[in-house]
Amino acid sequence: MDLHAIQGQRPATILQSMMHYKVQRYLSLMNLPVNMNLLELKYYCISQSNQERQVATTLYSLEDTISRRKEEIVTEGSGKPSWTKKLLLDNQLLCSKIREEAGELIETLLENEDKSRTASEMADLLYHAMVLLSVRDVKMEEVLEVLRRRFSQSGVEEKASRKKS
Ligand SMILES: N=c1c2ncn([C@@H]3O[C@H](COP(=O)(O)OP(=O)(O)OP(=O)(O)O)[C@@H](O)[C@H]3O)c2ncn1[C@@H]1O[C@H](COP(=O)(O)O)[C@@H](O)[C@H]1O
Repeated sequence: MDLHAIQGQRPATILQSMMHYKVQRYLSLMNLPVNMNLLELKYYCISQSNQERQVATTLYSLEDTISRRKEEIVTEGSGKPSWTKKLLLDNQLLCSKIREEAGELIETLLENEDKSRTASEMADLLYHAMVLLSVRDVKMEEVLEVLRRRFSQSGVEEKASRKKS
């Protein structure tokens, strides 16, 4: 902010300049267009938080379904057929499916397959990996927490710091 420019200005004008400066800084930090007006910014924030809520709801509902299947194994035995139960009961099968799904995801890149195939293979891998989390009693929130902690550090910096210690 140019301090010379505000010298001799009325407090209200200075406050307005400061607000404008803060909004511009926020927009540039968020990589948003600097000419975005406040109404557009408001709708952007609302749609972002809806999207975040949808991501969390999807992951947590799937986690919930998997843990219900785990409980069903105890309460109902084999009960009604379920792929999740099969995986929960057989570590070999689970590990081989995770490897297979990771391989299929990689193939979509190497073979330059349709984007929808990449999304579908990633969904398969994510689901199977989440069953492994359940077997290990690791909550999705613990994984997300690890990712959030890494936000402040680049992967290259993190690797370099590991080599020093
Ligand atoms: N998200 C999934 C999910 N993704 C994949 N799969 C199953 O994983 C299995 C293996 O997937 P593949 O694509 O490898 O199937 P495949 O038959 O080996 O096919 P190929 O690739 O070999 O041709 C299939 O039976 C899929 O249906 C899933 N099974 C279950 N879920 C979720 O878990 C919930 C509970 O499912 P059940 O435990 O089966 O009731 C479901 O409602 C879903 O929300």
